[in-house]
Amino acid sequence: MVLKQLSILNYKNIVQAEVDFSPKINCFFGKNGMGKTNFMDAIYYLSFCKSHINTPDSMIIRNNQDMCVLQGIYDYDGRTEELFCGIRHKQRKQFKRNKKEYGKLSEHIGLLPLVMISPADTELIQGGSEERRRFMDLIISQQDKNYLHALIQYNKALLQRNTLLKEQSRDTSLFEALEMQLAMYGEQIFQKRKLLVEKLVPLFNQFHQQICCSAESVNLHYISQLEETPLEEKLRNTRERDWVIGYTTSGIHKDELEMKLDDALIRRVGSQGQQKTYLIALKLAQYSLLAQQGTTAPLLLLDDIFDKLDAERVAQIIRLVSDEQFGQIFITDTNRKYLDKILETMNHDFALFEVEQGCIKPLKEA
Ligand SMILES: Nc1ncnc2c1ncn2[C@@H]1O[C@H](COP(=O)(O)OP(=O)(O)OP(=O)(O)O)[C@@H](O)[C@H]1O
Repeated sequence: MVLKQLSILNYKNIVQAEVDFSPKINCFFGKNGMGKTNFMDAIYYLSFCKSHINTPDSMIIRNNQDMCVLQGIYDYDGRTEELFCGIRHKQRKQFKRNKKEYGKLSEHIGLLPLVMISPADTELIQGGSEERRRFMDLIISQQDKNYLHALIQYNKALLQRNTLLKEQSRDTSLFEALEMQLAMYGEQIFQKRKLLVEKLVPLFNQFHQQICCSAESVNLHYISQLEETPLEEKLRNTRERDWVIGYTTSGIHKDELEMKLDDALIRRVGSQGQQKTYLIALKLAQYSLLAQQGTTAPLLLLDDIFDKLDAERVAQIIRLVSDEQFGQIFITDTNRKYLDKILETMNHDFALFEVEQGCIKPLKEA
């Protein structure tokens, strides 16, 4: 899949833009705070109906403006897809595919597969376990509508059980009914997360090795209480303890995706460059999996990823992503010279843009 053209009106600091892209490599350079990330975020928005960093819609509209519009024209392996998104303050956002408005935004998720690697991803390593569960959920739900449904139902039942616990309820039949629900949906989620990590691990190891040439040994491990005991039994056994504590202590909401460098957690022992390498390998594995399971090559957005990496690792990453298996790529950096160097080394079709005060200026068009 290729994003051929993107039109923007009032997206964060971008006043207006109409940009045609190269089907392979698109580079954007500009000083800090000029709008490079905002531009990438606009592309992300059209795939996920939300901002990459979860900015509320009210803050996406450019300051002092009433509305923001995004329009993307995609070549979906020969078929044209036109996406329109209109956001107004205090109104339901409009999201249209080929001029037809979606009933539910969830119908759109997965249509335009995309992987973005950005500085915000450090949260995946540094943040709490909910960040890593969200990472797994995002990948699976792009491919599997039933997963999102199971997740919503699980969270509903969890909220209800936690309310009962807070109210110090002793209504056994209610607890049993909710635990049955939690077990049913929890088991589905557990199996799908487990399968995802099984598929991700070999890809992750391969990319990691390619980037750092075997200089480091890394691990990715899915940890769940459901591995040991079926959830319904576990919930029954911990009901008394949960009643004292006031919330549900067992379930897939306690799952962890453990990330290790040698035998220690990478967030504790990894240098910034090692953590970045880990994240990039993980995200490229996500890309590869999405590409294998889907019907089209996802878009790859690399926002300011080269900072803190040594020249060898940067060269390896560039070599990797210019490979055929990666489709259309968008790269940002603060340094033009740096991007020129990248472009010199490849014999692909590319476009180069300068981003200045929210304006996107083409310097070399595809
Ligand atoms: N709703 C908004 N209206 C106007 N400007 C906004 C809005 N939201 C964010 N901005 C501005 O966008 C700018 C940040 O742009 P962005 O994050 O895209 O920069 P960047 O070019 O990626 O910079 P860096 O190289 O530092 O990462 C900030 O100056 C911020 O004030």
